[in-house]
Amino acid sequence: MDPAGSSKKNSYTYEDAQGIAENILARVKSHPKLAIICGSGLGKLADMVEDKEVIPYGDIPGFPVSTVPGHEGKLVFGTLSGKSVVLMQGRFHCYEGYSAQQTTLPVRVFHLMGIKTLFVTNAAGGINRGYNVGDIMVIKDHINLAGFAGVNPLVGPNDTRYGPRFPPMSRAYDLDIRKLALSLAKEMGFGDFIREGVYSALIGPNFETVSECKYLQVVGADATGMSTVPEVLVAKHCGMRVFGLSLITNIVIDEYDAESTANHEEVLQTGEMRSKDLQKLVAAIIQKLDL
Ligand SMILES: O=P(O)(O)O[C@@H]1C[C@H](O)[C@@H](CO)O1
Ligand SMILES: Nc1nc2[nH]cnc2c(=O)[nH]1
Repeated sequence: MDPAGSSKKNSYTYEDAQGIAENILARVKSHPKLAIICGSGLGKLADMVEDKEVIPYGDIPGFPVSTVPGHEGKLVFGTLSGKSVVLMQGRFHCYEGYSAQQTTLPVRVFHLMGIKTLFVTNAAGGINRGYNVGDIMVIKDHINLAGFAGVNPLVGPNDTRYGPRFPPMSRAYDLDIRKLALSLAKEMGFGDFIREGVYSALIGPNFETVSECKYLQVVGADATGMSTVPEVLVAKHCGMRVFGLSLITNIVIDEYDAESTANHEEVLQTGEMRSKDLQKLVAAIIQKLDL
């Protein structure tokens, strides 16, 4: 099935994104400065939002739709820790058949809606041998493995109204928010399961082979997933402040003869298991943020 109901789209004009941003803003009372993208099974982050205004993706002309279990496909506007926010309950992935530009269209739309800070969350496999299922990893950096294979949303003509042709990507994940998150997590008693590490992204939809997991260990990844990096590239390109959390939903299989296998059900179950802690941590961080 063609996910978006039209052919795969590899580029959007500034005006396309502006039209979508205006359409969305015209339907809601709040005009937030912070957006949160919810990863697989992490849509419950929206439970803590008050005074909700909800727009299903299917009601937004030109917006992609979600096709993956655990991604509801709604924009949720409202108040969280006293601040105006918008959550994406469901993101888009290249493995669904979307181009990198389609998966990141919401980030440009957010920018044009006035969003200055982006929180990205994801479900990820633990690559670091010291990690456990249920750990929450503050993302300190990423490895864009899909980018090594040419999949990058910034490929194509550059519109300087968004940002420069060659954006820097060191310091992609805001240091102050990372420090804040780590110290709040410790204060909240999350010290045993809070981590800080490097997220790597492949395209998926298959989980990694054993040799791929060993490779990711060698190149310095602590966790691996199928999303987030394209969103962060686009957010940094247009000058947003970015913070990211990975929930370690499973530990990758790095033994050739292991009998267990990775599966999406375990990913969703771990999301459910840790959802309250994630909600509390995100709410505490937002409460302390200057937006
Ligand atoms: O959207 P995220 O990155 O949280 O989802 C991960 C990657 C796949 O979509 C899925 C695999 O279980 O979880
Ligand atoms: N690529 C990848 N994505 C995931 N998302 C959740 N778990 C995993 C995993 O083990 N590998």
